[in-house]
Amino acid sequence: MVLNPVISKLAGKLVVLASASPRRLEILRSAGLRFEVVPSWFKETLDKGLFKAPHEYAVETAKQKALEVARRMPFKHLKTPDIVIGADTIVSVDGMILEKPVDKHDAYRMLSSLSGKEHSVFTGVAIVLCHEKENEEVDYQLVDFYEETKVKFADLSEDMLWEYINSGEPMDKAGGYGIQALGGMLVEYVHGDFLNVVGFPLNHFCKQLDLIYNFCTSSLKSTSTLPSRSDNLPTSVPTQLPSSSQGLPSHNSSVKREESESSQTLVNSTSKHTDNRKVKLHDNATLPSITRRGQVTEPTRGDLERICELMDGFKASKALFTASKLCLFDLLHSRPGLDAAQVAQEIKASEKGTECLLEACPALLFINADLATDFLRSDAPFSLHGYLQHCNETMWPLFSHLESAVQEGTSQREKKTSSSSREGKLRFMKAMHSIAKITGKTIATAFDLSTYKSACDLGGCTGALAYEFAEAHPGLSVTVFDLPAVVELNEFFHPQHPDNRVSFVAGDFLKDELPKADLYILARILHDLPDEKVHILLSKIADACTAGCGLLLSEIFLDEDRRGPSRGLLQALSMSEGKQRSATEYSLLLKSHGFITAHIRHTDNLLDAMLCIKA
Ligand SMILES: C[S@@+](CC[C@H](N)C(=O)[O-])C[C@H]1O[C@@H](n2cnc3c(N)ncnc32)[C@H](O)[C@@H]1O
Repeated sequence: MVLNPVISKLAGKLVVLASASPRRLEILRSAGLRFEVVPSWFKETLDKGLFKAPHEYAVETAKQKALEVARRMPFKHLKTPDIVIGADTIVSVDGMILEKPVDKHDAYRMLSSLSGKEHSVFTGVAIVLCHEKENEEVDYQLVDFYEETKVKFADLSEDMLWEYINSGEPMDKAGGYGIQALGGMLVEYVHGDFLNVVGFPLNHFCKQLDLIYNFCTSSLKSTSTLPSRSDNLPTSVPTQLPSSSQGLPSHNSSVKREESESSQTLVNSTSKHTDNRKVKLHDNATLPSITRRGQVTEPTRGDLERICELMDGFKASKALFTASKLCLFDLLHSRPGLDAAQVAQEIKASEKGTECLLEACPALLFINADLATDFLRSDAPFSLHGYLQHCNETMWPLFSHLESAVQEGTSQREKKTSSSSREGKLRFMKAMHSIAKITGKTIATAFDLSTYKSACDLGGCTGALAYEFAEAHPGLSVTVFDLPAVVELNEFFHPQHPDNRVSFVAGDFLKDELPKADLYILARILHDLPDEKVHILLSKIADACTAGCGLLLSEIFLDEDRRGPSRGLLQALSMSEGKQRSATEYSLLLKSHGFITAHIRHTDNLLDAMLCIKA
């Protein structure tokens, strides 16, 4: 196997990873693979009892994840990937099923069952190759395989077990350990591919790519009718490519799911991180390369489609904003079946313009789909209407100055129309509210917060996040602290049955005394502030905290190599004073104010989160 030629075969192809696991991302990116991340919506509910061996279960889950994305993308993303990669990691021990620990005692039960014993880690991998046919049908070919690694835990003393449990690391991980972090200290030996235990068997994957692209593409299993979700039982697994996986032993032990896919733990970052960061930030070699290294070749249809999609992206955005502003989604939802002329009459627009909008706006292709119903209607529980209006009224003019902002390095915000009016404030609040409603529950439930009794959401805006925290944590009272002009408008956003554990206090978090709390929340605040204000705010929080107090940060965490996610990178273009950071950068920043990072959670729900503890 020669690695680079295999990876380079994928250059110019739309490769998609159907997983949000940051570790898988890291492993594949380090190998030089360029890909998009589209987390699978496949619900991992396969009946484990139906599988003869644990690896079959992992492979089937990986396959369903990859197929779900391959099936969804042409419709929801309006593009057909060339390759979709799915993966699923499971652990099998002594026929026991270990789930995610529900509390410290459960973690103790699991870890003590692993103590002094060998267990197997299996990763099932599925590679779906998609070929668009002339009649626009898609032909799918599937390759799957698995890798097994044996891991032996040392005999764990009670002290060691409890110290590890008290570090908090086991709590969000099935089986209760992460080999790439503190959990590595529990491991006596690893037989096999270490990266497989981390989450992705890179070596085996490259061998399979080599097989696919250099030897036996024609012998791949091919089907233009994708298996449906109900086809996911082992009996329906299609014949696989002859692969090296067939020589691997299978075990009849029970399985447990590795549920910590989207979480990682960073413990007490050391100066090593600081050094890495300096190198990273100043070393041009780490910047993404956009220069072609090989020979110029004919562009493929896929290449041109992707470039056109980018060129036309602004038209699609504006069409979506316009449709949203004209409340088209509300109308089409409440009165389905109207023709263009009737729609035009209802929205008081020209017939020709309405017809064009209905035909052209790619988003409108979804008018009958759940997507429009769930997110685009103005009265939907998770409506993005407020955010779309903010994009239209504020972000759109702001981005029209991008060229001069890049040339001059000046703030674009100075050039946008003022949003200091009441109307502008309400619009901004609606935008914040809509995102907070969508992401709030994920953030509120990202960590075990049962030890905290009072929280203060600094810059908590409409209180949308605070209500999610109150709902998720029955013992928690939450104070929303925001500027007076914002607090006085919060009545527009009260839920139907407001929880009286949520209260609002007006003030300036850079100047005024902060409300007392044992947990402070900073959601979407730091990225927008210049460094000096970040330090003022963090110093004030640190002063208000006693040892053990928590600081929960929620932001988009950039990938450590700053190559994604694109939402974070694009948002940075509109930020005049602040900056986007990776999880490690946030962690180091908070550490400089005495906060030790206990948990980091990368979510696939718009914002990520980090829980830090005051030392
Ligand atoms: C980007 S919004 C984030 C809102 C909310 N945390 C969320 O994630 O939905 C920033 C919030 O910080 C508030 N804010 C900005 N500067 C502030 C200050 N000096 N004191 C208090 N709040 C402030 C703004 O009014 C706004 O509500």
